[in-house]
Amino acid sequence: MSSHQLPAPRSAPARPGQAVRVSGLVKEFATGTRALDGVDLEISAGETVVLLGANGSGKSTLLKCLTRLVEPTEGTLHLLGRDVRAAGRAELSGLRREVGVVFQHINLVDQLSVLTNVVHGALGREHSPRTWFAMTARAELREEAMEALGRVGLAHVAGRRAEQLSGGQRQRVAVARMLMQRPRMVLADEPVAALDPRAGRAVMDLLWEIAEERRLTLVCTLHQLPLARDYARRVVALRAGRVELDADIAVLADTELDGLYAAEREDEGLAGDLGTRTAAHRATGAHREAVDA
Ligand SMILES: Nc1ncnc2c1ncn2[C@@H]1O[C@H](COP(=O)(O)OP(=O)(O)OP(=O)(O)O)[C@@H](O)[C@H]1O
Repeated sequence: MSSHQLPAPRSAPARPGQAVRVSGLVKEFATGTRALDGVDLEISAGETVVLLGANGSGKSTLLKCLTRLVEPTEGTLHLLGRDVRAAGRAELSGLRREVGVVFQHINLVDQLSVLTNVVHGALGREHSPRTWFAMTARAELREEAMEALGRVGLAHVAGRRAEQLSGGQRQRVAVARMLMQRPRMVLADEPVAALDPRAGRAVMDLLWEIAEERRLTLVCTLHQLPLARDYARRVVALRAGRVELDADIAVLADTELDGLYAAEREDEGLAGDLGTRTAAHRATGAHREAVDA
C-alpha cells in the first residue's frame, strides 16, 4: 500500500437489493491528480444509470474503482453485497466474474473467429484450469455462444475472423462475449463513442434490452446527450471528481444537461441550480426505482 492510501474504514454492509453503495470515495493518483473527490452513490439491483460528465470528470476512474481495477485511496465501496475494499484476491476474482464490462475500445482477438471470441467470454466461469483450445472445442459452450451471437443479431458471422467485422459488429460481439460471463451487473464505459449514430443506437438498444430481460444492473458512461435523453432514466453527473447531479432525466432541461459540459469558470451559478435540483429529487426519492434482484 502506498503512503497516500489509507486503510478502508469499516462500514455497514450494503442492503439487500442494493448493487452499488459507495461512500466518500476518493482516488488520488500517484501524479497527485484527485480524480475522485468524495463520491457518494447508491444504485439498486436491476437499475440502469447513465454517468455523464466532461472529459476528466472521473467517470472511468469511478467505474474502475468499483471492481478495484483502480485501487481507491479512501472511502467505502460495496458491490453486489460485498465489501470490495476488504475483499481478498479470490473474493475479488469471483466478484469480477459477476461484472461484465463493455469498453469503447473493443478488445477482440482479431485472428480468431467471432465464435471463438465469444466462447472465451466463459473463461471466468471455468473453475478447473483449461486451455483456450479445450474450451473452444466444448459443444455446450459453442452452442451457448451461438445463442449469444443470435441475441446480438450476428449468428451469421460466427465463422468469420473478428478482424473482418465493422466497428458496430465488433461491439455487438463484445456484448455477446460479455453475456457468456452470465454477469449480474454490467459496466459500460463509453460503449458507443467510436461508432456511427446508427451502429451506436443498435448497441445501446442491445445493452438496455439485455439489462431489462436479465434484470441486470447497468452503469453506462456516455458523452452523447441525445442518447442519454433516449435511454437514461436516472442520470448521475460528475464534475471534478464529485457528484454534481443525480436526477431523473425527464425533469432536466436541455440547458441543464448542456451545462454539465460548460467550462469550469462558468461553474458557480449552474452548480448551484443543479445542486438544488439534486437535493429535491433525493428528498422525494423520485430518481430511483428499486428492482429486487
Ligand atoms: N492512471 C492515471 N494516472 C494519473 N491520472 C489519471 C489516471 N487515469 C486518469 N487520470 C486522471 O484522472 C482524471 C479523471 O480521469 P477519468 O478518465 O476518470 O475521467 P473521465 O470522466 O472518464 O474522462 P473521459 O470522458 O475523457 O473518459 C483526469 O484528470 C485524468 O487525467
